Amino acid sequence: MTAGYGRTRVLHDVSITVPSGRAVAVMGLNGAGKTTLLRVAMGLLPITSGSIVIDGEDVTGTRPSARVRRGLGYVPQGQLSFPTMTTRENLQLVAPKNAAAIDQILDLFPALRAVLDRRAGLLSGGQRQQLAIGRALLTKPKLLILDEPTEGIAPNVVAEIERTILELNSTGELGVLLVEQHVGFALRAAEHFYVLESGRITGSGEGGNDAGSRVRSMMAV
Ligand SMILES: Nc1ncnc2c1ncn2[C@@H]1O[C@H](COP(=O)(O)OP(=O)(O)OP(=O)(O)O)[C@@H](O)[C@H]1O
Repeated sequence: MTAGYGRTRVLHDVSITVPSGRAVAVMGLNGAGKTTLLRVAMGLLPITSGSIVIDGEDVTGTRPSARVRRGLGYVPQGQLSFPTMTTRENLQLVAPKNAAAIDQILDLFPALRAVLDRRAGLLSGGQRQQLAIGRALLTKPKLLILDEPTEGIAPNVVAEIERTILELNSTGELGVLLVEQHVGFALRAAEHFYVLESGRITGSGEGGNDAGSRVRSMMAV
């Protein structure tokens, strides 16, 4: 698949696969094209050649809303929620009149219970990230797509988010595709990784204890 902005090509013949229910990480430095890749997967940016396939069905050219219905849940970089709405309102917006589903999310991220009536814009980075992941989970995705979920978040909260995502992934019902610049979280979570450099896949491998050093040597950092 190839994609870019206007005449500028950003992704060159990139091909990645996330087997159903598995966790895959795409590692790359600043500007490698990670966010662009996820936007392409969600249908927020058209591709110029190639195809996007979900569960064997070609969804190239379909709108983001159709991909959400097909099972993609997207957590964009920067934990975007509606800042002037409360935590509760942000969750209700995705699952109106579904208190039970919202309760399940609050069980997954108990820290959100204490800030239900606080405006999202006033939450900490970690709480905002948990809210953003919670909102994506409320769409009942088969594949959760995360854009640098650890960026700007305190290490203890990163550990909590990691534990929750791994727990959900371990049921085999939720696949995970995440992009990261920092290797720790991504490689602990992922069974398979790709290295993206200047819009091209330059390496890939299985996760595992030594994956961090393998990725670092591939990324030359
Ligand atoms: N809206 C846009 N219009 C034009 N070029 C863009 C746009 N968004 C990103 N780019 C360019 O595309 C390339 C890849 O950017 P992208 O944000 O996908 O990288 P990234 O790997 O996610 O980086 P980061 O870690 O900084 O988020 C960069 O050269 C960037 O300048």
